[in-house]
Amino acid sequence: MSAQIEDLLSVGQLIKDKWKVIKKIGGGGFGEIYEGEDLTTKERVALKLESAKQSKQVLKMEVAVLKKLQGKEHVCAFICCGRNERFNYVVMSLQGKNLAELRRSQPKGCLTLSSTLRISLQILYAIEAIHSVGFLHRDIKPSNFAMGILSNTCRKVYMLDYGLARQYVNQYGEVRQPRTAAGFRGTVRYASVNAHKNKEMGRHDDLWSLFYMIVEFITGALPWRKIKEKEQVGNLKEKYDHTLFLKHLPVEFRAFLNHLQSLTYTDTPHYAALQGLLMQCMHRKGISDADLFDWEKIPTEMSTSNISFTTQAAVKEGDINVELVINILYDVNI
Ligand SMILES: Nc1ncnc2c1ncn2[C@@H]1O[C@H](COP(=O)(O)OP(=O)(O)OP(=O)(O)O)[C@@H](O)[C@H]1O
Repeated sequence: MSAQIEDLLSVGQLIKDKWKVIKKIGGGGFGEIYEGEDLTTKERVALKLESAKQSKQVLKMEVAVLKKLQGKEHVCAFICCGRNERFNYVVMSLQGKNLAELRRSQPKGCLTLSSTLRISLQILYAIEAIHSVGFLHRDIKPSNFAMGILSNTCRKVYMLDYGLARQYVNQYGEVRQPRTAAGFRGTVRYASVNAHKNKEMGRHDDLWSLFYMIVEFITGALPWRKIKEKEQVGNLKEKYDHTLFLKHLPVEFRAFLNHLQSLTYTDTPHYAALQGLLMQCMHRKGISDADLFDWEKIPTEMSTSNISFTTQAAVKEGDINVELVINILYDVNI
């Protein structure tokens, strides 16, 4: 039996006499997330905490990358950070529901092509932005993207969680030499074949994870959704004929997949070409930015009756953060 781990904060508690804890919104792999309120401005904020005792400290990386990304679109505003004897914390702008929750809330657990293309385009810009400041995200997955919460941000996608980020360039801006073996980082369901093989991850690996996200948004599931074991998922992905996905995707994704398959560690992805493919597809299908997102539509009678049990269950089990599991099992620093 595992001991009940106490929350680092409780509702009503103050941080730095400035931010009041409103409610807990998540207990992620490496910490806790709370909604808070700035007592002076009444602005709603997100408070992300990690225990000072935790063996794997990731908040330092989170703060470093978040600061580097300030001023870019699709990035939360950095407000403050600090530490005390119990925890490290970062205060940032609060966002809304993440894309994993939004997909699951849809009938059959799928998004329409219209919503998928428009959010994927924004995610591509976000990935390009983090790469442009010299970092890889290394945990691209639906729960690491959220829609804004304000009237002027609720149609914008925000990238979250830089705890597993890694600098891929040296001080001269050159791509670092790849290590011969690197530990697995990321989340099994969305990890690239490269990541499964413990190869040094590059910019293309973040894009592979986006590709898997797109397939899941459109079809509601990935072929390895029910497999828990990391090695087994890796083997299946390696053997899997990825062109089979193209049956479910618009023709533009042939070129998208071809480009991903052509990339190696050192290559700079052609972000503009990938963005152009998504835009071309939107244009061809008559999709407009003004269209409603799936979650903005008023639900019809049908909407909840068709959700398959297996899809819902699969969603839960796929979101395993391997690093967390390994940390719990062996208490090792990866
Ligand atoms: N700024 C924010 N505003 C609103 N919600 C947030 C914010 N940051 C994170 N969250 C929510 O908390 C969840 C976990 O956050 P995050 O991924 O940063 O933490 P984590 O500990 O690394 O979790 P995981 O291991 O699941 O990736 C997110 O999926 C998101 O729903």
